[in-house]
Amino acid sequence: MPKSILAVNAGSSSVKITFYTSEKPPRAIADASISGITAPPPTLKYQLGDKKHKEEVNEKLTTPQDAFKYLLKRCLSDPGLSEVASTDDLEYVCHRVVHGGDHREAVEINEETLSQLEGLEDLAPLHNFSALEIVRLCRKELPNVKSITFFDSAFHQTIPEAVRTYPINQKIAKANGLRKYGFHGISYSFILRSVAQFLNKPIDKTNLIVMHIGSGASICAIKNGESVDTSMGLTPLAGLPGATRSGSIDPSLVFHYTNQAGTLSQSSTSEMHISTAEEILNKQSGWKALTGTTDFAEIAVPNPPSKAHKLAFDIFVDRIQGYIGSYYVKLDGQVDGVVFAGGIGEKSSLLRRTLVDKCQCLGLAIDNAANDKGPGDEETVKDISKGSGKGPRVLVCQTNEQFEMAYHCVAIGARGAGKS
Ligand SMILES: Nc1ncnc2c1ncn2[C@@H]1O[C@H](COP(=O)(O)OP(=O)(O)O)[C@@H](O)[C@H]1O
Ligand SMILES: CC(=O)OP(=O)(O)O
Ligand SMILES: [Mg+2]
Repeated sequence: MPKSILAVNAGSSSVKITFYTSEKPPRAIADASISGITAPPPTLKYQLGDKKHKEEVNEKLTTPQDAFKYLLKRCLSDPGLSEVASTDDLEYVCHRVVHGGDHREAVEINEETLSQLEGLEDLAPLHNFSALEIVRLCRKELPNVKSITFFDSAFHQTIPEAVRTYPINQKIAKANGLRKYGFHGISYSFILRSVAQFLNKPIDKTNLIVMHIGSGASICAIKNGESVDTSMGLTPLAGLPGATRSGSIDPSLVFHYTNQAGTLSQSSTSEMHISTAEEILNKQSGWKALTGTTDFAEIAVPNPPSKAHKLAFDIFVDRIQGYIGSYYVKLDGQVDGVVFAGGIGEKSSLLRRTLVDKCQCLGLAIDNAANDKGPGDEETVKDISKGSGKGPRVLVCQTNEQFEMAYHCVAIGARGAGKS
């Protein structure tokens, strides 16, 4: 029997793993996730075939590494998962790594590539450290399984120089790799292919404004199938606010917030250095700071429980509206679709309706019944637009970063691993 592929997606609040066959396209065999790592108790979701299961986890899982170990043990001990009875049945583990520096393609992990990626850890300590911890764990515990890393930043390598360059001393910028990288690119790549197929357009003629909005949120302008701008920057902090992130603020603000901005924060370890400024803006801001919850489902409700919840919702709408306007102009008004994706984009009909109402001047219009219903389980892309069909289509896409990695992994496997 051909061996299977395991895809691992360590996000800011969750770890999702999916086992796939190595067919073209790959077929999901089992899917498991732990969410609520930042807001315990953690919740396990497990799906094998049609059987779905959800439970609270009693063990303490405070890091993505703990969550990954728990998930792997849990899946491999399930007698129902006959295709993957042990790690010997796996050929590849695909890892989502948020920051890939200048990498344009996926990379097979060996001593040399791992140490090169470790050199990037300081650029995105909050994201890359956990992902690389899982890579290191897999190398130790699954030595015969090849690890391939896929980068969120790779999709955005097409962003033009004037968009990716910060107006600072260019010698220092080049020496320290200080530029806009952009993230959520594995997701944007899945969404672009799925939406182009849905619209029956060649990818290289497809123009979209795509929102990937979950615990971390970003938006991307895609012109002729390539990213031309995105809201995140050097790190995933820039742009839209998120569950615990401020998004873009005046950079001077943090020095007025605390006089400890440059010191190492308490969550730093000997291997991972996080400044107090990064800690405040990445982990102690966003919805959590405004309302006390990191769950946008408690904020995006018709009658918000407090003024602070309403304010958090209005801030998010305002920032997204600003980007939609800006990207519409950057795309010369030639926009095939405005796409909602990510946990919030896929599930919050209220956010979608509010935003589309605010963007009416661009010709966006929504069908309320289709919007309220949202996409069905098996529906990757759903059209929720209404009207003459003159303005851009309004679409919801159920993104799937694990599938995207497995899809490319099958192609890499076919042409020989390591030649990516
Ligand atoms: N019905 C809902 N309405 C609004 N937001 C929701 C709803 N369900 C889930 N969410 C939001 O989606 C987030 C998870 O999105 P996801 O993209 O999976 O996150 P991650 O950044 O961890 O990958 C949750 O934290 C929650 O805020
Ligand atoms: C890049 C990023 O913010 O990822 P996530 O939304 O999964 O935390
Ligand atoms: Mg995510």
